[in-house]
Amino acid sequence: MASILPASNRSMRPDKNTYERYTQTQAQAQTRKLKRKPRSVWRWRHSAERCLLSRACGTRLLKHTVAPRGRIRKRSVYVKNPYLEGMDEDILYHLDLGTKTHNLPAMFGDVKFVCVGGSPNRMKAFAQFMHKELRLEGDGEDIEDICAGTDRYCMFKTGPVLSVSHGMGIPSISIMLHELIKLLHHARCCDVTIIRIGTSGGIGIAPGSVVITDTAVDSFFKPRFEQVILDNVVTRSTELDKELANDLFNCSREIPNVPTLIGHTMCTYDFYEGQGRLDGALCSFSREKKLDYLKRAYRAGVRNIEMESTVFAAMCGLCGLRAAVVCVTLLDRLESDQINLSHDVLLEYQQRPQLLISNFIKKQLGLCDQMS
Ligand SMILES: O=P(O)(O)O[C@H]1O[C@H](CO)[C@@H](O)[C@H]1O
Ligand SMILES: O=c1cc[nH]c(=O)[nH]1
Repeated sequence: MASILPASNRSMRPDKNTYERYTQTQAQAQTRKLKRKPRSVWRWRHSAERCLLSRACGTRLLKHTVAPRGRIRKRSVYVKNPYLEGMDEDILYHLDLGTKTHNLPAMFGDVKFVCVGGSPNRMKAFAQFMHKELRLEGDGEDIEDICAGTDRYCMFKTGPVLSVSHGMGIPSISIMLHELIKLLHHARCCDVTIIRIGTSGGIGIAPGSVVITDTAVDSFFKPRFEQVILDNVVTRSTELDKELANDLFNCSREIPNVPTLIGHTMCTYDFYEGQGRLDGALCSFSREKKLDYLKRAYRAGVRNIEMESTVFAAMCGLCGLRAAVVCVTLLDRLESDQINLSHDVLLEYQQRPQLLISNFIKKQLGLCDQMS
């Protein structure tokens, strides 16, 4: 995997102030560009974190692509909505944030990694874990939920890493992504990598395996996301970043005792009948039909099933975010439908994608050698 550090820097001791200067100038420039002074400014308590991170990191945070003639080309977060430009204010209602009430560039301008997952507790635990892994100031136990004003989603920030919950299913993650992507856009973030860290049902693989998605497919095993817009069905591509998936897979080789593979992930609209389960309140098919369906899915390359990956891939792809889906499997659906893992095992399984992603982020930040 390519390091984000320039080759000449990799073996050197990090420059203490480079990242600090970089982020401060970036935040100042972004703040100046804000048209109006925000009414209330979120208490930005991350300057100390930035300091510590910069000490450990000492360089630019991300892997820029080099444009012809040696210019550095940054990858912006795009919104594809001509109406947004003309809006005086944008209220991100479900996140309890807004362009007039919050200084979004100052709060989020340095975000480089966004990790999302269904459960608020998991995303809080991930933020606390990243806090420790990045060796930021304090123990991270008192980390604040930036979206505490709403109980729809939660959001935590640790250095350049944002951890956000999205609830269950396509409609829930879709609403969160609309507002998150606008947030990254208003904050003028660039070169952002977004990763869904979730749980799933495996097909033909051992429970506890981690699946890195190469392609998200729908219930017909097709790489597409169909969205009803007005009264039309609009089909969008569910391509994910192949290079990122491979980088993550290479990173996983360094983590012992966690079987990890790359495969297709099937995204459904339901946990029970929609995933061929026989144990829902309704079941309209036989055991044989269920197994036939899951085996056909396996032959089509599907290795796990969850409920958000297609819309996640479609929206992130359209908006210029490098995106990946990394889910642990809780059971083998060819064997059973019920999830009967003990609390401890469930917790340990859920930590597997987190461990992989934290290693990946540390590598991207050039922190691994200095910290391990
Ligand atoms: O583990 P998370 O991220 O919640 O995702 C999976 O778990 C939920 C079902 O239990 C669905 O949302 C599915 O996609
Ligand atoms: O079987 C499973 C397990 C977790 N999440 C799902 O969507 N399905």
